[in-house]
Amino acid sequence: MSKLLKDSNHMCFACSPKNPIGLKLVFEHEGDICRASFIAGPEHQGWNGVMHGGLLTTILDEVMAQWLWSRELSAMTAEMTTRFVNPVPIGAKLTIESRLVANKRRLFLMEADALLPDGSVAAKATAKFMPVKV
Ligand SMILES: CCCCCCCCCCCCCC(=O)SCCNC(=O)CCNC(=O)[C@H](O)C(C)(C)COP(=O)(O)OP(=O)(O)OC[C@H]1O[C@@H](n2cnc3c(N)ncnc32)[C@H](O)[C@@H]1OP(=O)(O)O
Repeated sequence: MSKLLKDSNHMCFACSPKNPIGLKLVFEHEGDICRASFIAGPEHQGWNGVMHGGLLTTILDEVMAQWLWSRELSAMTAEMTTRFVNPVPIGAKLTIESRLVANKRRLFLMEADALLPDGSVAAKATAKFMPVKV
């Protein structure tokens, strides 16, 4: 087992339950999907009443990374694009889902969607992840 896996002081901003200012995301896996949910509070806004896009990108990134991590694939984000489709209101429950699109040589091509409570798309991301030794 890797040192990182055993590290109980892991302080990932997005997923560690120990990070006092972290997002404390929790993940579930269903078939080929990794899923998390998040409700932005007033401290997470950019424009008044709207979740900050950088934070939304962080969550999309994390849910893609966790898809790989849950399969014991340690990989870092090498490139990522986010399309912000609709604003995310503060207090709305977001569902974020990721999946693998392709594995080309050393690159894992991933995609993720952030969905609003009515099922409409708030944001879509694509990313390339590259394996790293941990
Ligand atoms: C206890 C609980 C623990 C929980 C843990 C939770 C874990 C999850 C946490 C999740 C946290 C959230 C996630 C985060 O926040 S991850 C943090 C953000 N990401 C990083 O910090 C990554 C920084 N970058 C690097 O470290 C390196 O550049 C990497 C590792 C990515 C590659 O450096 P490496 O030295 O390995 O490779 P290379 O540069 O020799 O290139 C090799 C080949 O690849 C090609 N290439 C490179 N880039 C790209 C690209 N973008 N598109 C297409 N191709 C690309 C390149 O041309 C070359 O091709 P060729 O010339 O061979 O043909």
